[in-house]
Amino acid sequence: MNVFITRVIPEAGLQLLKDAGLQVKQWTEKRKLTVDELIEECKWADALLSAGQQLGREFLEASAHLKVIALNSVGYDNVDIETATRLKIPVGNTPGVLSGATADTAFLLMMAAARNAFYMHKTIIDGEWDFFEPTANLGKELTGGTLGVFGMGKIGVEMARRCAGAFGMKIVYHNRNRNLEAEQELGATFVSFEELLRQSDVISVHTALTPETEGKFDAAVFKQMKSSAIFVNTARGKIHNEEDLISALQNKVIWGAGLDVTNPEPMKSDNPLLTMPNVAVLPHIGSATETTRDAMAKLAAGNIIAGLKGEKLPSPVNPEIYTDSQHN
Ligand SMILES: NC(=O)C1=CN([C@@H]2O[C@H](COP(=O)(O)OP(=O)(O)OC[C@H]3O[C@@H](n4cnc5c(N)ncnc54)[C@H](O)[C@@H]3O)[C@@H](O)[C@H]2O)C=CC1
Ligand SMILES: O=C(O)C(=O)CO
Repeated sequence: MNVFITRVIPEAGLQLLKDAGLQVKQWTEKRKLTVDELIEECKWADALLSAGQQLGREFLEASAHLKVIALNSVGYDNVDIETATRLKIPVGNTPGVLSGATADTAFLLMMAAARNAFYMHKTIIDGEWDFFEPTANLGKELTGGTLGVFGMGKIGVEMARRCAGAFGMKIVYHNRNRNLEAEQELGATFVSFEELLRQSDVISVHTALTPETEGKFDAAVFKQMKSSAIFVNTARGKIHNEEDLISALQNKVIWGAGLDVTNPEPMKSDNPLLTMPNVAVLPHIGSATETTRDAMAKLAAGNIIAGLKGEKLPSPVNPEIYTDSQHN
């Protein structure tokens, strides 16, 4: 059977597919496929392993023969899951294995924003490091401050662990449901969204992108945050309104920001956020460590292999397609 892969993936995942006797074709061009190209490539395939490709209704309906789609990500906001489910195509993702690495990135961005780190780095490159200035380049200390986690799921918990452990930060969170384990382990307190904005010195976003969270952090929300607060987003760029964020930073409505995700991606190189001292931006590298990317590729390969055997995926996004008892 044949597997089409939309990007080059780590050898660890590729080997699993080959060991299972599957024919594999990887897209090696440094650009995404168009919908038509993807439809064409998938005519040959029984399974698709997709990294960062938009999988909309047109593609899915033209590729209804696929026995499984495995995403090389935990986020599945770029896939029309409703259509995949209607067509009975199982979709798998990669939860858990990337939580630590992504939380590391959130922590890094929080620190970099708090200490103007990326901007300071650039001043050295620009030859502006001249003398020790006691009143210049001052950042914020986070020890003893309050971290507000929006979305206390797997990555949110890892971020809270780092902040509670490293800086003794108090943890407040807002989530769909209470996370009793996080409350017990970290002394985290569940608060309303408004209270999260009011209390937090740092707000770190860790929800999925959904119709509910899209555009959630806008001008009105930034206004409710502390003027000394740092906004961190490693989830999805569409969860904040970028124009409103720029304006909130320029007008000192909030103090700083750390972003691994932007809207659009890639961010244009003349974006004003890139020249603000208290802002740190990374090009969506949240899960980008060798260990984590290997684990993601292995999990994605596991989803493909199970799907091609007609078995329930190790990590299914739409388990509701399995209605018969054989998969229970
Ligand atoms: N920057 C990067 O490279 C990466 C980004 N991500 C993003 O991080 C997101 C979170 O990943 P996980 O922690 O694994 O997911 P998760 O499902 O474990 O956690 C998400 C949490 O958000 C909560 N939530 C969802 N909608 C909400 C709402 N409207 N209000 C309040 N809480 C809400 C859920 O109840 C859940 O507890 C992914 O969906 C993905 O978009 C994930 C990995 C890497
Ligand atoms: O897994 C995801 O959702 C990412 O954004 C990349 O790891």
